[in-house]
Amino acid sequence: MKKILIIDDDPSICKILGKFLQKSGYEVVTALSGKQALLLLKKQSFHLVVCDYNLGDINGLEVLSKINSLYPQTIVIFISGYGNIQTAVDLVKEGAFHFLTKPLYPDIILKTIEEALSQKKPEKEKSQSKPKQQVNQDKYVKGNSASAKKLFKHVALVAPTDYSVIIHGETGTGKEALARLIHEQSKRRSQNFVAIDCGSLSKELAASELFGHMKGAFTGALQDKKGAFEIADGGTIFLDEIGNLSYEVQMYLLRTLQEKSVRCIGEVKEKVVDVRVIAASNEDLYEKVRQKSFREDLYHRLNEFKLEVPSLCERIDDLPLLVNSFISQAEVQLDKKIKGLSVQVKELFYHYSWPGNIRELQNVIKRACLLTEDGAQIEADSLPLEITDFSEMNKSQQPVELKNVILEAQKNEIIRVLEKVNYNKTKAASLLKIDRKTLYNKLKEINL
Ligand SMILES: Nc1ncnc2c1ncn2[C@@H]1O[C@H](COP(=O)(O)OP(=O)(O)OP(=O)(O)O)[C@@H](O)[C@H]1O
Repeated sequence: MKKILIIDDDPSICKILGKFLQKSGYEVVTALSGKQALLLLKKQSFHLVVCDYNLGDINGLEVLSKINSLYPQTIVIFISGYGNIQTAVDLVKEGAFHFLTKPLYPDIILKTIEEALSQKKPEKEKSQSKPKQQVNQDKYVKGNSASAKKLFKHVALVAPTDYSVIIHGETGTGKEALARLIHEQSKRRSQNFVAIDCGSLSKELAASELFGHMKGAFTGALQDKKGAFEIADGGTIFLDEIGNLSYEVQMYLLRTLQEKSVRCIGEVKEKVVDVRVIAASNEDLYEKVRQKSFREDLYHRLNEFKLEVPSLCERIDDLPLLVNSFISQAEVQLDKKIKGLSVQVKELFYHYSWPGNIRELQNVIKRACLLTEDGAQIEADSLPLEITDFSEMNKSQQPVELKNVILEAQKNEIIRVLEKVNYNKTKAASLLKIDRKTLYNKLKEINL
């Protein structure tokens, strides 16, 4: 019989849910506090734990990390009266199976438990741990093009230092992937790499995400939250689309970088942090400084070194390496063999403009591999229309040699006049204001 531990500081939930699960065929133990649960967990193991996130004494994340270290195979489902998406995301990242909001519906909780017990425990997301970084580096393509070589020469120089770096490049050129590579090549590699997408954070959320908050600091701050700077302590923080931060948050950020300490929202004390910052933008940050939407002092603080990531078209010589790498990845994911690109597809790839850069190439290959039969070659009919249409459009707009344009115009006019004068060459030459000999030469030149 599978053993379930229910942890909730509400006795009625423990009682009702416990009875229901017992009737459904499970052995149930209940705990009314986090501390009581930890004592129970020290003595016995459970197949599954249903845990209220807001326990009176310790918070759900602490319980989860304890379970993860004591019994990595135990599945944890969280329940909470507050449907906070960020909390749910954080818990799932830490390895929780699911996050259910109260009120609890018996059929839903039973279905979730059955589903959870029928599969293996989801692995804790390793985005900040070493194994994923190594996998990432395995798949990373440096390239041999002149622009890639120049970029990686600079990366090799700056990575081992503690310099702040600004990475500038079009969307999808691999700015975040490059920031991870810099972290992996630095002495901070065994510590956390924390990536924050400043472009998707609201003004209110940004400060709390970056610097953390204390319980009750503002409406909705239901528990203490560590900020990205604290999580990245000793490691690297990657601030993507930094140009989107509000002026006020830019000011906090500058202070954090200058003082090398962080103050949570609602906290009086500062905490010393040692974090390297890598910021990225696909806009020209200095232009934003000129337009007064980005603080000049912060810009100079971040700009200890700047890397320009080339667009895919600027490093088109790396296309075969990137394509091979993405095909290999798709082969593993789809469990099939792909025999590379047909000649036509290669042509199309070299002529396309790749506005979405490496990300677009990666997606195009993924899609094409899915559409291609096992053992076959990728053909043009498995490419998206924007690539095949782009080539058609370009063909019709191919520049024509100027002398041919002139010849074509002369040919048309000579034919028109000859038809008008019933192919009398003397009359035609006179109307065209050329002598007969010139007309004969022209007729020869235009194959008439
Ligand atoms: N050199 C590379 N080798 C292999 N894959 C790469 C490389 N560069 C980027 N990628 C892949 O391309 C995709 C886009 O990369 P990434 O997210 O780093 O781009 P970005 O410039 O940060 O994008 P955005 O501007 O939209 O934030 C990712 O899936 C990444 O793994």
